[in-house]
Amino acid sequence: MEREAIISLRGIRSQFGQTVVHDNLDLDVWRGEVLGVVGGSGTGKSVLLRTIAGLRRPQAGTVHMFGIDATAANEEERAMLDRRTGVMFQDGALFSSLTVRENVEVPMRAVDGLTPKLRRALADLKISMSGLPWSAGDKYPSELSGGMRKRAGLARALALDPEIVFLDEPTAGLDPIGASEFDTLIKGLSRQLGLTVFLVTHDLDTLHATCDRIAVLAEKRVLVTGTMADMMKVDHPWVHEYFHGPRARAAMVAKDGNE
Ligand SMILES: Nc1ncnc2c1ncn2[C@@H]1O[C@H](COP(=O)(O)OP(=O)(O)OP(=O)(O)O)[C@@H](O)[C@H]1O
Repeated sequence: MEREAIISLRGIRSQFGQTVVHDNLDLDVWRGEVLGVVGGSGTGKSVLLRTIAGLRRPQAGTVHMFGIDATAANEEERAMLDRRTGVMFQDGALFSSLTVRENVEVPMRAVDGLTPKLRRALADLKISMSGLPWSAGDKYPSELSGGMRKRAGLARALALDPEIVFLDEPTAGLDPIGASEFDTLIKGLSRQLGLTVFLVTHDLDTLHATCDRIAVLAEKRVLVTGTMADMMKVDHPWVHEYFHGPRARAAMVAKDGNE
């Protein structure tokens, strides 16, 4: 079957003052895949996520999403791209003065013709899909555990039935059981909804459990992409250490134990 590049980056340059974070970076993300982005601290994983999600403009290069040049999009096209994508930030980035349900309803307010009753019902559905109990809808973020806040952030990212979701370190700060449950949730949502998932992570267990493909950021670009098996054969020092180090071995043992 022909692969469709739902996201296509060419020649991306990201710069803050004199600091060049990305230089001539290319990447394709295939429709329906879970792509895990890894790299050393400060290699620009979050900046890349923000660039693709339209939250910052690259200094050079193009971002195509759904075949549209997002870097040249007019207001109408940008709104359409925003509707077809969802973003979940590390801490959930929820509004503290709103309940979980109200947070999930925020993106829906931009959609004409949704009555408050319908918004509420849709928000409850997303809350439930994200593995939260019904009762969580009436709670404020401060009343939730870190793991529940992440799920609430995911529910909000799913609010408009996106085709792509961006997840920034979804399992950071979760205990191993919570992290593993979140991995299962992401994989399940991707498979059931045909979602494309772009996730930034340091978590080797997440790479094993959820990702179809991995992209490694190093030397200001995407150094290599491929499956976990492909990564094991890469000779670059950082990539080798990351995928063969003691943590990698532990993650591999955990994965084999679960199969
Ligand atoms: N708004 C900003 N202003 C100035 N520099 C920034 C800004 N955002 C990011 N940077 C710089 O860009 C580089 C990449 O940051 P980014 O957060 O994308 O790294 P990362 O790979 O996600 O790191 P980590 O794994 O530690 O989260 C860093 O050197 C950071 O200081």
